[in-house]
Amino acid sequence: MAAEARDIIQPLEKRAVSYSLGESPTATFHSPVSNSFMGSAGGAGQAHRVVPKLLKPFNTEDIKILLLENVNQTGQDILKRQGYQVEFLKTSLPEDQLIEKIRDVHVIGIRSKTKLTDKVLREAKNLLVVGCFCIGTNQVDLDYAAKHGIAVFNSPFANSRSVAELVIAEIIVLARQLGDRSNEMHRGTWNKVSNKCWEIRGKTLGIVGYGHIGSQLSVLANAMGMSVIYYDVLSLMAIGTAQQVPTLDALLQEADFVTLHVPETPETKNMISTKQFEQMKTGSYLINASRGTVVDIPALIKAMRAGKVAGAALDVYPNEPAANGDYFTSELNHWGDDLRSLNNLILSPHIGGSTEEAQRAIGVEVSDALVRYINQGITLGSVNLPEITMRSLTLDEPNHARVIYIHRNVPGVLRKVNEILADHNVDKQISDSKGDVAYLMADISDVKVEDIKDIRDRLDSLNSRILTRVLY
Ligand SMILES: NC(=O)C1=CN([C@@H]2O[C@H](COP(=O)(O)OP(=O)(O)OC[C@H]3O[C@@H](n4cnc5c(N)ncnc54)[C@H](O)[C@@H]3O)[C@@H](O)[C@H]2O)C=CC1
Ligand SMILES: O=C(O)C(=O)COP(=O)(O)O
Repeated sequence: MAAEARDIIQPLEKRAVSYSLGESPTATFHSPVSNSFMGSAGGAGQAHRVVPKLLKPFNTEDIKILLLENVNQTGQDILKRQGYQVEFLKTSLPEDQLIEKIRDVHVIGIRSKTKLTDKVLREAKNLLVVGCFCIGTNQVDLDYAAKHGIAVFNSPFANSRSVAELVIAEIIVLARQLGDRSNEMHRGTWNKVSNKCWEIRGKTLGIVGYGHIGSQLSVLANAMGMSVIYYDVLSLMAIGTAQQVPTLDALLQEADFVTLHVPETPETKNMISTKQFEQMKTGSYLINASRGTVVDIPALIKAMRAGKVAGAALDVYPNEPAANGDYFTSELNHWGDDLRSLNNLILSPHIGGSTEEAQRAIGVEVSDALVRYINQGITLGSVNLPEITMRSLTLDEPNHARVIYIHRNVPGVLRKVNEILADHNVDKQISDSKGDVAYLMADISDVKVEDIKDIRDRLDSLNSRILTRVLY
């Protein structure tokens, strides 16, 4: 990937047009994250505040952003306020169209549907950064991205509560066969039954994956009188009266309701299959709002037909349609029609995180992270690069530049970089590594126009270079 193509800089003499938020004495921010990052004057929670004049490292109008999958308006607004060119699409794109579009952009914003594989990223010659406006990042080849200097950000917990609340609703709906009763009434049938309808009080909820969502759910389930057990690969602090169990089998044997909250990884693929259904109590329930690949769906259909599993709720599927209105059935998922014929099975279209609250919060959090990265090179919250943060450069600091050097994590790089920077005053320098990739950020002063190109060219000529950016 050509580093030059992504090295967006303006000559120093263009600084007059390079002011950022200081053009107006009062700028509006919605996020406390932004506020503290900008070193602003007001206290947290204030909508309007005076911010110091910041240097913008380039003409922000040059930055092209593609937002897919109906990213929330809050996120779009933050990006547009920076002056970036923002193209917004409601849906994801088929691979060929995605490849065509991604060639041109510096930033792409996606949700859980868009697959950024190595094949797609290879074409993304200008791409600086990916924003996943969701929790999961399994849809992005994070390793390929890091090794090619593309930062990836997500929103690690802004929709956790929404998912947990949906699961609580599903537990009660399954226990009372409410979906079936409602469907019958819609068809004009009155069918008043209590057979195999239960209270959830005193029942055991088994949570697989006790992270942000699993632990939030644990609190809610406890409050509703359920006992909670959980299984996780990590040893994690129990909340309330929950208890960790040592194996997945132990959880399956004891739980009345099993709910899955693990990420999509090679280890979690078909984590719940024939053997696991055999371990579950007869008449128990399964809920999957994690990723479609975690449950072996033909095995679930068998277990439900055999009466082993009394009900299930699925929010996620191995293949999900690209857009609202698309048909959900056999073409995408060959078992789609079988699923639809089962009783007490709730099917929802991947809406676990789809609430107004969650989508707004995600929009702000991810867009703020993108702005910080694009304008200042700050990687705080990145899921694939080392997390580096430094204060913002301001107009009170003329002849300063910020050097960002993403490089292979091999011995001797710092010595060579510092030889290149040696003619200038290095005000501050931070470097950190994550696996094979390292990220160095240095603020230097006494920089002249002609120095910038020289610094960049010399850094680019090092063998270790993945990507060089010089911001000023
Ligand atoms: N349906 C929806 O709309 C949404 C779905 N999700 C999905 O839910 C998943 C979980 O989300 P969070 O709780 O925020 O993630 P998290 O990262 O906070 O927690 C995941 C937990 O799973 C554990 N884990 C990982 N591999 C495991 C394994 N093989 N066996 C047992 N435990 C394992 C981890 O140690 C961690 O504690 C996300 O990765 C995403 O795929 C997230 C948000 C919305
Ligand atoms: O946050 C996640 O990981 C989710 O699964 C929600 O994805 P979505 O934003 O609805 O495509």
